[in-house]
Order: sequence, then C-alpha cells, then structure tokens
Amino acid sequence: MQVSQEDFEKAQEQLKLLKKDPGNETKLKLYALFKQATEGPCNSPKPGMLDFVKKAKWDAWNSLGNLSQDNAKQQYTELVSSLLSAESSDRKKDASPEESTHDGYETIQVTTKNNITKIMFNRPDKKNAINHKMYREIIKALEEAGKDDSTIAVITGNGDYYSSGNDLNNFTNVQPSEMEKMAKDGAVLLKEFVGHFIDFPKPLVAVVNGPAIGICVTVLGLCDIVYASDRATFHSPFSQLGQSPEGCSSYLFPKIMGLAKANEVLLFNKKLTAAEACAQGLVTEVFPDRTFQKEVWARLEAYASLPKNSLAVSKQLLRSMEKEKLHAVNSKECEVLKERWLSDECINAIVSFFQKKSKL
Ligand SMILES: CCCCC/C=C/CC(=O)SCCNC(=O)CCNC(=O)[C@H](O)C(C)(C)COP(=O)(O)OP(=O)(O)OC[C@H]1O[C@@H](n2cnc3c(N)ncnc32)[C@H](O)[C@@H]1OP(=O)(O)O
Repeated sequence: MQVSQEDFEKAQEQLKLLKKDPGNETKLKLYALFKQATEGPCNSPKPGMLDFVKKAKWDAWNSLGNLSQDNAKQQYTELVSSLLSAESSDRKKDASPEESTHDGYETIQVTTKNNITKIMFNRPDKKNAINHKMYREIIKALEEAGKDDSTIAVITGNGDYYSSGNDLNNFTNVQPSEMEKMAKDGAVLLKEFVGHFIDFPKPLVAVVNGPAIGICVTVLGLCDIVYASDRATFHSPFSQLGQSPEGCSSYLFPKIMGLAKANEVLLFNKKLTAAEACAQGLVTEVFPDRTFQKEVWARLEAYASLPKNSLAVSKQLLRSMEKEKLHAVNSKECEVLKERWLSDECINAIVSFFQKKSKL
C-alpha cells in the first residue's frame, strides 16, 4: 500500500518526537530515504574522501540507486513508525517495575514486585518443613515486609508442597539433659513466630500451592485471605504427634468453622480437602491447579494497586478487636506445647516418623 504525501509529512513531524538518538546508521538511512523521496536518485557530485560526514550521507543516498520516490516515501514512513513503536515499548518495559530480591535469606525467598512482597518457603526437597533457621527468617521477612513500601504481603511455597509444617528435626539430636531447654527455647521461638502473624500491619495473603501440614495450617487463621490450589490439603495432626494446637487455632478455628468441625480437625487429625477448607471458611477461594498461579497473581496485583494506607488502617482496625485475645491465646498454646514436647507421646511420635513408621 502506497503512503500519501500527508503520511510522509506526518512521519517527518513524528520523527521529531523521538526521545532517543536512533544511532548513526539509522540516521543515515533516514537521510537517504528522505532525499530519495523528495529529490529522486542521487545526482550530486561525490564529496572528497576527507569530508567524512558529507561522504557518508552521499554514500547512503547513492546506495538507494533508482528506488522510486514513492517507495522511498513508504520506506521512510515505515522506518519512522518502527522507531516510534520500539521506543514506546521500551518505555513500557521501563515503567513496569522489576522484581527486587531481598538478600540474606537461605530457607525462604523474598521478593517485591508490583507492590507485593512475596515470602516463599524455599526448602522444596524437604517439603518446605520449617526448621529453626526458617522460623527466624520468616520472622525477619515479616518484620521487613510490614515496613517496606509494598501494599500487601504474600506467603507461599516453592515446589509441590505449601509446607509440611514444623521440621521434626527441630526435636532431634537433643541430649536428655537438654530437653527442657529445647522445649523452653522452642516455645519462645514459636510465640515470637505466631506473634508476628498476629501483629502484621498490612494485608497478609496465603497462596497455598499444595498440601499444608501443622503450623502452616494453623496460622492460616491469622492471614487475611487464603487462596488455595485444588491440589492443596489441610492437615493438623497434633494428637497423632502427641502435641496440641498452636497458631491461635484453638481459638480461631472454632470461630471460623464452628466447634463441631474444628474438633474434627484439631482433635482427630481430619485432613481437609481444599473444597472442604473453603466450605468451612478457612480458605477464601479455591482455584484449579492448572490456572492457580495465573489467576491468583492477577487478582493480587489488582488488589495491590488499591490505596495502601487505607488497606493498612482497615486491616489494623479489624485485627485490633481481637489482638489482645490472640496474644493471650498464643501464650497459652505455647505453654501447653512446651509441656507436650517433653511427653513420651510426642517423643515416640517423632522417633517413629524418623523410623519411617508413621508417614502421615
Ligand atoms: C520452634 C518449634 C515450633 C514447633 C511448632 C509446632 C508445630 C506443629 C506441626 O507443624 S506438626 C506437623 C509436623 N509435620 C509432619 O508431621 C509432617 C511429616 N512429614 C511427612 O509426613 C511426610 O514427609 C510428607 C507427608 C510431608 C511427605 O511425604 P512423601 O513421602 O511425599 O515425602 P518424604 O517423606 O520422602 O519427604 C521428603 C523429604 O522431606 C523430609 N520431610 C518432610 N516433611 C518433614 C518434616 N515435617 N520434618 C522433617 N523432615 C521432613 C522427609 O524426611 C524427606 O527427607 P529425606 O529426603 O532426607 O528422607
């Protein structure tokens, strides 16, 4: 399709809008096409060897030979249009924020992009079991995410599991004389960990990508939204492990699910499917695994573009009604657990896990 004189003139005006220098080669090409379009083939005498600029321009024009003026106009117009669209897509790329990775973590990966700080459990070969280092890193990441510029924070898992809960190695290699100290230190760490979920100052979303066990199920009650893949399951096998509920679940699960349903989950180890957990109010929405990541992240990016301060004050208002109670529940649960960890029931359950007798 031939370009009109009007299009050709418009292209000359548009060329002036280019922000970036397109480079000498392109400038020579534009010059040559413009001369060919407006004057026809190059008939002027060749400049001297030492007149570099004039000679380069002459060479470029002359190289077009007998290209018709209409074709030259067309190529000129197309070249200008391609330069403008390349510049505009570069500008869009620059405008879309890059993901920034937070340094200093080993067991989790923390990144920020599009106003969302993502805290990802990152021990996929251990089903994202939470060891002592990981508890501390999650605490640090929550502290940082609470203060950074992000609008919301997200917790998720890398690999096929969301998390298999407490790393049972946390209870191994302890000399009998050190057992009490291990239990006391464990209770202090757990209380601090859960406390950071209670106090988190902005919306906290759990993106449950696969099965979830133990502590990472119970703290879901402290998250503001829980999105789950239909592959996810929710299991808190406390009595099976000789332990007792934590993460404020002894208070929040009955509130969320009703006592009858919470009892099955917390006393009798009932494993919930994602659909059941959603029906019982623990999960906000379930997505097909095939489209889970795409659908959830699109949704979260839209949420994260809402006014940040409004979201934070609203979250804090909702939480403030229960905060004191939640901290009291957390303290009580940790006290009870401290005793449980010293019980034969608990020790035997852990020993049998490592003897591969009691895979859940
Ligand atoms: C500070 C202390 C605070 C304490 C707070 C208390 C919290 C309570 C809880 O969280 S209770 C829940 C504890 N979790 C469990 O009991 C789960 C135990 N794990 C399993 O039952 C299974 O591993 C499984 C069902 C998660 C997965 O089974 P699968 O057969 O698919 O895979 P493997 O068993 O071969 O697992 C792969 C490797 O990962 C190791 N691993 C998985 N989970 C844990 C875990 N929770 N603790 C320690 N190690 C775990 C497993 O041992 C394999 O390791 P290997 O490859 O080295 O053999």
